[in-house]
Amino acid sequence: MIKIDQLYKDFGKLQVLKGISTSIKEGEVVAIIGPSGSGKSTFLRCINLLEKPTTGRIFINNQDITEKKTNIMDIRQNVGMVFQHFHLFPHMTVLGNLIYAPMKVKGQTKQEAEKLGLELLAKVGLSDKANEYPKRLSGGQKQRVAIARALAMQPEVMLFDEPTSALDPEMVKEVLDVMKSLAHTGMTMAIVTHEMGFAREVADRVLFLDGGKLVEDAPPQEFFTKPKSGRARDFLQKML
Ligand SMILES: Nc1ncnc2c1ncn2[C@@H]1O[C@H](COP(=O)(O)OP(=O)(O)OP(=O)(O)O)[C@@H](O)[C@H]1O
Repeated sequence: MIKIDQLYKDFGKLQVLKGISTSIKEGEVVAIIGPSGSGKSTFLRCINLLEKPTTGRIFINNQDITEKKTNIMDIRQNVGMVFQHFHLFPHMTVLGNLIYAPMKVKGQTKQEAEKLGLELLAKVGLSDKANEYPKRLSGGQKQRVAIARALAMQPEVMLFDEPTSALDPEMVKEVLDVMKSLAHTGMTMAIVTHEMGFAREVADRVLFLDGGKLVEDAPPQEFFTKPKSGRARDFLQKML
């Protein structure tokens, strides 16, 4: 369970998050949507401390991760992240990408890490690419490797920051399909996305951010059919 309490984030004079409070239940799938610059990525990045909140508290399983004594590496192990631009290690094979952190951070043996790595590659439909280097993969394949790499740490929470935004249109579906297959399997997922169809179909809840504030927090059937705020109505009119 993630609890976010009065989260503020400033970059110098720019106030980006302005007092966001919400909670995400274990196993819940939450889509974070909103206009460009509304603070979605910053909000997501605060959840694994890629950005340090200016004020406010974030609890993961009742542990306040904003406390000084928090070990950031512990948080990153438990909270996986997938970025828009993949960030694969270019000099490692696909399987090498998957086994690196489990061996280095979790102390798994190469054999253990490879076994799990190969299972995860099968799960994302890339068993035949284990020994390939990232530069020989398509964007969609790279992103599926990035998802498998994050899963290899066996996190309880997965954060996705616009995972399909950098992809050619024909590759979007293959990545969304993998994400769909992960949803509602017990893992908590928070996804910043411009894919309204995905948010509508897969998410349990939609968080709509505007100007650094959480303007709506509702199940998709409610948000997409009866948005309460004018801002959300305007946004949906442009997006749908
Ligand atoms: N590291 C940073 N330093 C300074 N300003 C930043 C930093 N990261 C984000 N910002 C600013 O914070 C604001 C919110 O950015 P953020 O990326 O969180 O928005 P977003 O809703 O995810 O936007 P988009 O949909 O365009 O990706 C923007 O004005 C952005 O320029």
